[in-house]
Amino acid sequence: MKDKILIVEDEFIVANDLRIMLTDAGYQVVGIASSVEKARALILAQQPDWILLDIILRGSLTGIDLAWELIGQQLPFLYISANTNQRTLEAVKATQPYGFMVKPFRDTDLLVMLEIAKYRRNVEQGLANANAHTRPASTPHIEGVIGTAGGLAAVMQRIAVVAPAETSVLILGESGTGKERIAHAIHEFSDRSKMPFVVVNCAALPVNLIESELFGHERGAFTGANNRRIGKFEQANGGTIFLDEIGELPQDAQVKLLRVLQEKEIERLGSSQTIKVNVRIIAATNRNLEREVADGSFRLDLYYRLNVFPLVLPPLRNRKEDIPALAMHFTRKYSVACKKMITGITPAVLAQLAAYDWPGNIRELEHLIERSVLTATGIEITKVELPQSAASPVTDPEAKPAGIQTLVEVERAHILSALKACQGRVYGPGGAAELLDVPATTLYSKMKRLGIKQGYV
Ligand SMILES: Nc1ncnc2c1ncn2[C@@H]1O[C@H](COP(=O)(O)OP(=O)(O)OP(=O)(O)O)[C@@H](O)[C@H]1O
Repeated sequence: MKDKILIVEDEFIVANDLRIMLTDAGYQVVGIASSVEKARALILAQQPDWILLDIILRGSLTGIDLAWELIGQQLPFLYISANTNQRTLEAVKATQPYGFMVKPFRDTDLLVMLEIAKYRRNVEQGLANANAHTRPASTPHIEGVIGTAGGLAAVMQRIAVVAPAETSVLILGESGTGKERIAHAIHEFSDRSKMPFVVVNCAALPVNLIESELFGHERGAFTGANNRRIGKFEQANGGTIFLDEIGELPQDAQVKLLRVLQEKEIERLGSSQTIKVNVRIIAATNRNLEREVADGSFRLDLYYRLNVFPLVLPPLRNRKEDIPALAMHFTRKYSVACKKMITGITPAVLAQLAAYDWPGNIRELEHLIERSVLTATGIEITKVELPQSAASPVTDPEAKPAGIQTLVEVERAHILSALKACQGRVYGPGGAAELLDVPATTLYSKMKRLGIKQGYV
């Protein structure tokens, strides 16, 4: 089957030439987008296999911004750009593209780059499949929800499975792992997306008000009930209700919730009339519900009803692969909100973020980036203020910035390339010792120390 390619390029003539050339070479060009917004729509509609990305595009977002979203969706991309200044290249490198072609280029150069990229992608996917036989090839894109390979990607695939169904979902995870965001995503992905999404935080309500909040009350139902009140279930009719901190629900309310799940009907407090409701329930908790069932504070029958499709959100410390994409997502979000032009995060800061344990999970990361965007003076985030106990690259020798080699690694690579240039010859005219301008004995001892055998290259 032909590989589908989306061209993201704002110069129409360049894009059109590319289209003709790629079509002639046997690719299927599924669209040309001149801005990130148009690219997003085409990606959703056409599901391309590859994206060719120009950097400067129409609108405020660049190809690099889109690249970070593509990482979240596990979509492979290559840059085609005339922009080669050092800062841009640093930002490009951080997105780990499958290739970069400087404009203008020859057709054959681009086709070769694509061939190599396809080969690399196949090898990587082969490895990924060998590691996880059941993992489907691609992850659904949910606007504003970041989850990269090895990170939240598996959860995202489960979301795609459950969202269109009517099933109740139970989301489990520590505070700040994104339970509410994911519940919203399930709603957005369902047939109910045009109907209300109603959030109830069961922990934030006084116990005596929970039932009236959820199911409503008639005037005079209890002291102080001066008017009829429509409860959250009625407000959510046709849509989804998200019951956060479900473990906090008192026993009486649990019985009534069970009834909604079984009979799909409610009664307002102070009324004996039943009202039919059509509401999908998504519940969440950061507690261990099984333990609550065991000690009798949570009803077993309700637990079974809710636990039809559990989704466990891993803590951020267990999915550090997601940190760079999340951090960039929040950087973009807050630089727009603060009307600043922050386009990146330095590798040293990314390393610091990776070394930290994130007890407050994504919410903590979001707040940190928000503060850092506010205080940043240049176009990059160059420092972050993590809590004192956090490991920093300065104090933690393990945490070296991504992409920075140690001196030993550099020395080893340098010697190897010199040996290669001299076809493995060390000693004498045209040998690596002469090339490196060191005595041959010195080079031999360095090779021994670095584990480089003669004839290695
Ligand atoms: N995968 C994600 N991608 C991008 N942003 C996310 C993601 N998950 C969560 N967020 C953001 O992180 C913040 C915290 O998420 P959320 O409120 O959903 O967490 P929670 O688990 O419901 O927390 P709590 O248990 O304290 O209620 C929100 O601003 C949310 O938009």
